[in-house]
Amino acid sequence: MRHAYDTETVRAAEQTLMRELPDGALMRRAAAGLAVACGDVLRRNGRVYGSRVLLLVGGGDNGGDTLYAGARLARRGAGVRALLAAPGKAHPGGLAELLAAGGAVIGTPDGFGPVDLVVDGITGIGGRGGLRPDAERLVREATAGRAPVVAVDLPSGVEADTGQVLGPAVRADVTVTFGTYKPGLLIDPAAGHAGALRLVDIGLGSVLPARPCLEALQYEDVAALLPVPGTESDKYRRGVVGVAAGSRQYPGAAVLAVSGALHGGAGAVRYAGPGADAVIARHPETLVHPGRPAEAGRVQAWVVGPGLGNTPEAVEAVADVLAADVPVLVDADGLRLMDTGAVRARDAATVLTPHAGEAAALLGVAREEVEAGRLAAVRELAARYDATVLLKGSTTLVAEPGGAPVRVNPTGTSWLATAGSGDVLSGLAGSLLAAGLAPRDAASVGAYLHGLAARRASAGAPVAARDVAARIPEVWRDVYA
Ligand SMILES: NC(=O)C1=CN([C@@H]2O[C@H](COP(=O)(O)OP(=O)(O)OC[C@H]3O[C@@H](n4cnc5c(N)ncnc54)[C@H](O)[C@@H]3O)[C@@H](O)[C@H]2O)[C@H](O)CC1
Ligand SMILES: [K+]
Repeated sequence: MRHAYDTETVRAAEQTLMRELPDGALMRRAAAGLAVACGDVLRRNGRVYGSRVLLLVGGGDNGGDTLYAGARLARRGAGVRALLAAPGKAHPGGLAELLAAGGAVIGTPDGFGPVDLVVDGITGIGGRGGLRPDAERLVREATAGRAPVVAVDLPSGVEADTGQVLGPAVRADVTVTFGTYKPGLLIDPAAGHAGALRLVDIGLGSVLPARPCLEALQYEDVAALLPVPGTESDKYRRGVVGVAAGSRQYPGAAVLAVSGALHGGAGAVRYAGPGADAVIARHPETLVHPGRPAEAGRVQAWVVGPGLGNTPEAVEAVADVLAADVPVLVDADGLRLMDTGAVRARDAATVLTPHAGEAAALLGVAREEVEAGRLAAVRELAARYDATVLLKGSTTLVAEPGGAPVRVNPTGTSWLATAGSGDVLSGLAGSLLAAGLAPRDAASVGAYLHGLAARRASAGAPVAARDVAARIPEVWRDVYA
C-alpha cells in the first residue's frame, strides 16, 4: 500500500523527528536520497561525472534540499549551476556547500550550454497557488531543452494536499519525495505532473500517525483481496450478482454491465430488465428475468443504473434494488433516479459510482468545482449519502463515511474515458461485492483491475469498453499469480 499524509501531518512529524536529530540532519538525509535519484537519471543517458545539472532553487527548505543534493553531484564531478528563484532567501548552508563543492550560481541559463538534468527545487509542501510569475519564467527558460526534470518532493506549483493545479506548474519526469507520499502526488491533475515517483526514507515512518489521509492499493494488496473460491464453493456460495441495467433505448449498457459482472468473481450473474434478450444473446451464461428486480430471485449484491433511461420501469428498478437487504452499487442513471432518503435509510452497504458530472449534480455544484477539488468532493458525497463513493476519473477515488483513508486508484488511464467503460466497471465492482468483498475493497479492487484491463486493451490506442471487459481475466490472472 502507498500511503499519503497531508502537509500539516508531515510538518508535525518532521518537528518530532527534528527534535531527536542534530541540526540539519533531516535535510541532509533528504538531499542524499535526492542526489542518488538524480545520479540514476543521469546514468540513463550517460554518467554523473562531466554532466551538466541545472538547479532551480526556491527560498524555502525545498531549495535547501536541492542545494545540498547539488553539492553532492558536484563532488562527483558534475557541473552544477543554480538559478535562484528568491536570491535573498536561498538556504545559506546549502548555498555555501554547493559553492564549496565547485558549483556556481548563475543569473540565467544562457551560456551554461546543453543541460543533462534540471532539478526543480522551487517549492515543496510550502508552495501555494501555482508558480509565481518569476518562478514560472525560470522554469520556462530552464526546461526549454529536452533535459529530464527531477522534481524535489513535489512538482513546484501543484497543491500538495488536494491534487489541484491552480496555475502554472512544473512537469517532471521523476519526483523524489521525502518521508511519505503526499496526496498531490497521487491525485490528478497534480499527479499527472509528477512523472515516476520515488520515495526517500528519511525516518519519518516511525513518527507518522497510523492512519494516512490517502492510500493507493498496490499489486500485492489487490492479490490479497481477490476472492478465490475454496474447494467447498459452488456457484451460489461464490455469490450471485444481480444486474438491473439497460433499456430498450440503451440495450448495450445491460450487455456491458453483465460482461463486467461475469468477470468479477461472483458465481453467477442474474439480470433483470428489458435488455434480457440482448444479454442472453451475448452472454448465454446469465440468468435472465425480463421483469423488475424485486421478482428476479435472490442475489448477494445488486448493480443498478447503467443505461436505465428515465422510464417508470427505470424508477421502479432503482427503488426495488434500494429496498433489497443486500449491498447495492448505483451507477449512471441510477444516480439520477435514486431517492436520497432511501439511500441513507439502507442497512446494507451502498456504493455510488459517479463521474465528475454526476457527482456535481448530486452535490448541486458545477462540474468544474468537482474536477478541481476531487478529494473534497468524494468525501462530501460519502458523508452526505452515508455511502461508499467511487468518483471516477484518471485517478479514481473511493471514500467511505467516517474518516477511513480515501483510496486512490493508481492504474487509471485516460483511454478509459470511453462510452460504456463505466458500465463494465459497475458490473465488475458489483460482482466483487457479491463475492463478499467489503464495499471499499470491492470498489477499489474493481477500479484497479478495470484500469489495468484498459491499459492492456489500449496499449496506447483508443479502446472500446467490450475490449476492457475481455481483458479482465488476463489481468486477474497476472495479479493473482
Ligand atoms: N523541515 C525539514 O527539515 C525538511 C524539509 N524538507 C523539505 O522542505 C520542504 C518544505 O519547506 P518549506 O520551507 O516549508 O517550504 P517550501 O520550500 O516548499 O516553499 C517555501 C518557499 O516557496 C515560496 N513559495 C511559496 N509558494 C510559491 C509559489 N506559488 N511560487 C513561487 N514560490 C513560492 C515561499 O515564498 C518560500 O520561499 C519540503 O517540501 C521538503 O522538500 C525535506 O523533507 C527534509 C526535511
Ligand atoms: K519542487
